[in-house]
Amino acid sequence: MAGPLLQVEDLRHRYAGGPEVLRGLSFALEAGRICVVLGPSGCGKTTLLRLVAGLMAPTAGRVLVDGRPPRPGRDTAMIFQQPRLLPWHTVAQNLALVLPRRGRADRIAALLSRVGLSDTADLYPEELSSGMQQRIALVRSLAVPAPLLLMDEPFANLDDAARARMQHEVRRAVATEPRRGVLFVTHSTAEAEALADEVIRLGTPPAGSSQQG
Ligand SMILES: Nc1ncnc2c1ncn2[C@@H]1O[C@H](COP(=O)(O)OP(=O)(O)OP(=O)(O)O)[C@@H](O)[C@H]1O
Repeated sequence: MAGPLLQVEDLRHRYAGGPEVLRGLSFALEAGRICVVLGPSGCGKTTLLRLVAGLMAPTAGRVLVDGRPPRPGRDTAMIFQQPRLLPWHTVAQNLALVLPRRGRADRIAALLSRVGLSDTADLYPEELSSGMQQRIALVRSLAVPAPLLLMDEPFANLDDAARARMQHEVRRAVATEPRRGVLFVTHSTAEAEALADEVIRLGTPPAGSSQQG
């Protein structure tokens, strides 16, 4: 499909009883690109991801993924700072949840090999370190057949070597799929430099300003 993978048009959001968090944010993301969203705590980065995922409606403006409003759970895959694996499932079962039945065992083996965790398939999340769980959560999100990956500080708790490896996997996921893009939230300018094709800075605008982004 032609056109940008993601279009955000004059997006505004105000939580009930709170201040306006997003104040007229517009940008477009082409397929094959990684857009890093930078900004201080509380500026609305996670709010932006929720709106782009279609998990809540904006106060004003609109989001289009492949030219239409995002369908929650279908057009986007999300990964958070915490791994959010299902504790009552093994690692392999957690990955199986997002994979088609056909070829599933081979896909699981390949995904685990990619993050150096081939020997963890039959373990439960609580038997892994938090960094290992996060690597599993990353390959799970990359395996979801959604065009847009929404990543909310996913590598904040990893050591430098693991973070570099995971950043490589994100770049690979974008390079190997014909129509895929990433919106990646971080506080870290170093991470933005390592990953970003483009950067959006959110922040508190000067008093009286009505624009953002
Ligand atoms: N469900 C909610 N109800 C009311 N206010 C909310 C809700 N979620 C977030 N907020 C407020 O909206 C603002 C933006 O929150 P958001 O989580 O989007 O910021 P953030 O940039 O992701 O912050 P951080 O970097 O700390 O995760 C904050 O002031 C927060 O308190």
